[in-house]
Amino acid sequence: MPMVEVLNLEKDYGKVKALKGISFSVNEGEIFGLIGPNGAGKSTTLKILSTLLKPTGGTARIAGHDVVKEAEKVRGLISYLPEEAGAYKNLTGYEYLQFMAKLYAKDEEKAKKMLELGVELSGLGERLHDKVATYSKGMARKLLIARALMVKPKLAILDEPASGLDIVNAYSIRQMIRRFAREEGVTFLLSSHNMLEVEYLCHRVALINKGQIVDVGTPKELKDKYGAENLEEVFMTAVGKKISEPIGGEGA
Ligand SMILES: Nc1ncnc2c1ncn2[C@@H]1O[C@H](COP(=O)(O)OP(=O)(O)OP(=O)(O)O)[C@@H](O)[C@H]1O
Repeated sequence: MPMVEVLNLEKDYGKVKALKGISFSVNEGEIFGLIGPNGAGKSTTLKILSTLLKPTGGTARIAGHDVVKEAEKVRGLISYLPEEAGAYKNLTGYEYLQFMAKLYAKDEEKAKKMLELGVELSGLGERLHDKVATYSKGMARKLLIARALMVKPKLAILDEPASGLDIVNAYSIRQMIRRFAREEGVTFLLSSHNMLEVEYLCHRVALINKGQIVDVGTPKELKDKYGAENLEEVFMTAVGKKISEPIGGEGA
């Protein structure tokens, strides 16, 4: 059974058709990237899979559970990092992780272990004892990624995980994602518009444009298929061939 199964998923925001019937699946243990330009429908897809938004058509399942009909069950399996995530700014980073560990863990011992892992993953050292309000964008991002991973979800849904991070921090986040996929068996579904980064990180990718999946495959398969040197070239060729309108979301 796939970890994620999306079938003919549609989402209309009033007149805007953000998703026009997309289908893809993600296998257990896979790092899967949803890539596409601004407004393509990436965040909408991830929000539906995280049970925060209801689709207007089609279905989506996580480990066999319907994201609408079995939303509670799905929430117990996933961790979701939104694109624009605010932490509790008046807490210190440490207090924030502690609060979340207590919320998620079943007992004190597990909460302690979770917190230790969160502290390590954040890489924030002494700054963890400063208020979140004083953090840079990148530091806040690292704190939130640590929070998402310390609970060791079955599926981590990360919207633009490296957004706002410098190359050193983006690199360490990618290493962390790989390590969690390999050692903890966590499945990752992430979005990015940084195609080169995704190429380096993901086992398979889906190219999304204007609410439609243009192609799916391993970076190598796609590069071979389009005779391209990198995913950026793949994307431009795939989109140019299949869609004659300008690249981007509805109205872009
Ligand atoms: N709450 C909303 N109300 C109306 N339209 C929306 C809403 N949220 C998203 N949209 C529209 O849906 C389309 C897809 O948006 P979405 O945020 O899913 O794209 P994205 O691929 O995540 O883009 P980005 O890379 O810029 O974050 C866009 O045309 C956007 O304007």
